[in-house]
Amino acid sequence: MGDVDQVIIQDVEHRPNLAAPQAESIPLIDLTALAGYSPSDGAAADSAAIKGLVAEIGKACKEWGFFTAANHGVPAEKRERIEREVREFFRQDLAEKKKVQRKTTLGYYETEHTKNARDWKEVFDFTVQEPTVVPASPEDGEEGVIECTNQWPEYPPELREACEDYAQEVQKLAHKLMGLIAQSLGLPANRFDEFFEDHTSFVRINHYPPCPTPHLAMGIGHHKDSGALTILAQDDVPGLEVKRKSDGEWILVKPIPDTFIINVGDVIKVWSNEAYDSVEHRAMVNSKRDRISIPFFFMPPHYTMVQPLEELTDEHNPPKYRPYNWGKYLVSRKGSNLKKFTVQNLQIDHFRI
Ligand SMILES: O=C(O)CCC(=O)C(=O)O
Ligand SMILES: [Fe+2]
Repeated sequence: MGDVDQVIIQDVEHRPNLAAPQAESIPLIDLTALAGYSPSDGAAADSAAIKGLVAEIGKACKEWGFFTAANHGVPAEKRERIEREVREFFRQDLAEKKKVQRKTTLGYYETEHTKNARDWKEVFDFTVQEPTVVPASPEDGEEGVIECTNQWPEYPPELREACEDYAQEVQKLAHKLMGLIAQSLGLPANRFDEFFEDHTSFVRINHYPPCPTPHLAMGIGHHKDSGALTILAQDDVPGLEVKRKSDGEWILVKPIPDTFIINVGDVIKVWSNEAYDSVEHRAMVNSKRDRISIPFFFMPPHYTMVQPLEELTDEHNPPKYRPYNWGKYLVSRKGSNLKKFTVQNLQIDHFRI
């Protein structure tokens, strides 16, 4: 990445506080009880251990929109393997990496913008369900769809298998977490299953190289995740910060080995009619060590109309959002991340009633 380009410099109010204190962090939740759990198995969902978890997760989603998950059931060796393989991939020359450069949505990319400042990072995206069908155009009324397929590099040769294996494991965890979240909202555990028979989920590998001016730049600028749920693996280098809901302070999420950071995205915010919030977060960089983070974005199929669930709204709590088409929204957001725009990209606030 090299030179410090003007486009990476964040506005003063968005620059990191590299000396932020680390007094409190997001809740840590032990998922051991999830081992035999399935949202479609009513008996398992009713056990005392699951009910305890449901209460913890509901509280974390309400108060933080984020939590750290330990004993989550994803085998450590699968996670170590994907981390090892992607490091090998990013170590290569730019020309090699560009052989799998993102054309429509998937592959390698090094100039992503979040909120119009360029992020100090390079990424590799792959989709989980192949092919993933999305609208060809973000415009309403244009009906065509396209099929997105992955672009795998030749080197390292095991990258593809490592990525695919990892995604399958994390996807199982995502289904279980959606079951717990449904229960925590007073819904049947399998309430969200119908939304994920098909899906547009993808995995992003973020690589943040050392940055000579970490006080001016961001690895990824402040943003909210637009999907339903994000399951993020981070390595041992700190960087992720979450905006604390109680006072708006940026809180560093300390890396804890073999845990995932889970956060609610905009889709759950809308489905729950704002019982749960999707919370702003960002990632700092540093001048010494590179950092890898791997978010799995769990997202419904493109034809889903996202709207507050009927069971969670009534005359006292009317829907706070107009329905929106998930695929159109996704395509519009992805398109605008690729370049610098003079206006902000599409946000769910656009659909707020
Ligand atoms: O690198 C991180 O810890 C956060 C990444 C992130 O928020 C994202 O890719 O959406
Ligand atoms: Fe994010």
